[in-house]
Amino acid sequence: MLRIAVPNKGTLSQPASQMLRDAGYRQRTDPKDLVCRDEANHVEFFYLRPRDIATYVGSGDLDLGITGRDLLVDSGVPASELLDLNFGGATFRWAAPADSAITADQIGGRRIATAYPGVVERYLTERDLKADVVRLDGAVENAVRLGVADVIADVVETGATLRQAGLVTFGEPLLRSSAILIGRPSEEAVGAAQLVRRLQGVLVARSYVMLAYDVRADLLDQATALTPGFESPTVSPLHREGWVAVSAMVPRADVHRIMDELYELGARAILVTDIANCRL
Ligand SMILES: Nc1ncnc2c1ncn2[C@@H]1O[C@H](COP(=O)(O)OP(=O)(O)OP(=O)(O)O)[C@@H](O)[C@H]1O
Ligand SMILES: O=P(O)(O)OC[C@H]1O[C@H](OP(=O)(O)OP(=O)(O)O)[C@H](O)[C@@H]1O
Ligand SMILES: [Mg+2]
Repeated sequence: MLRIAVPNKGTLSQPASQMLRDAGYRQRTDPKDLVCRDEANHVEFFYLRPRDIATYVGSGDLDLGITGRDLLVDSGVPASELLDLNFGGATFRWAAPADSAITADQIGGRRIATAYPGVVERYLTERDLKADVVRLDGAVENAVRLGVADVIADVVETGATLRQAGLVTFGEPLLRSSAILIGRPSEEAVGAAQLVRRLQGVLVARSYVMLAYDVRADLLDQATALTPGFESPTVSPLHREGWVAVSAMVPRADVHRIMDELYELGARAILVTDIANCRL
């Protein structure tokens, strides 16, 4: 049985389980359950704190896990990123009081509060800087106000928490994070390839739609330039002389612009359909 770690609580928990459900796996129905066996797929899911997931995968006690890239980097364990799952996006950034005027090249020698000391130490080591890293568990935004640090380094999603604490970001993000699937480097667990393929299918189904339309055959080249598809668009003859039907996958984010442009060109009966799942 493949043993997979899934976040039990926090920002990543619900979307991680939803993605696994969309990929055809059984997930717990009671949020208090800590294990869920999916006999049909020969997989067992363990619900753990996202911060601990890298530890279990790094030690080889679990085969695969879903966690945040920032948490993997912070842990420093020998596990590697197998797939970006495209949710739980956030940046990891420096922040200081709005009136402090500190810049990223003045970080050396400061007191830095963070719940991610591994990420901060990596940044400092890469630049040969020394600083006093104050490790906190959370609510790091309070650290400057309470006098234990000069700056903080923390997860920023909307920026609302920083604003409320009177802090502003400075410098480039230390890293850009999102939820990722992790595994042991150079050691493919049995069944891991199928899980990766299934998750890739979900990712594609979420970011593409099927677009179908009718167009005059003499406009086909211009129309298919707008909808080149993944491999190549499907073109079928229509009963009506001189017209063809086209279907192609298009990026969900572009579909309204592409429909407008197709309509302008003379295409009609333009239909959009969601893709439930796929293997490409
Ligand atoms: N708005 C957000 N707040 C916190 N973490 C976020 C956010 N958006 C994405 N993440 C990611 O979620 C992971 C943190 O997970 P964690 O379970 O600690 O979440 P949490 O919401 O901070 O939970 P808790 O506060 O209960 O510990 C990190 O990988 C982080 O980058
Ligand atoms: O940019 P935002 O959208 O405001 O989100 C980022 C904030 O959310 C998280 O805190 P959380 O609520 O998890 O509390 P914690 O600090 O106790 O973990 C994170 O640590 C930041 O403080
Ligand atoms: Mg948190």
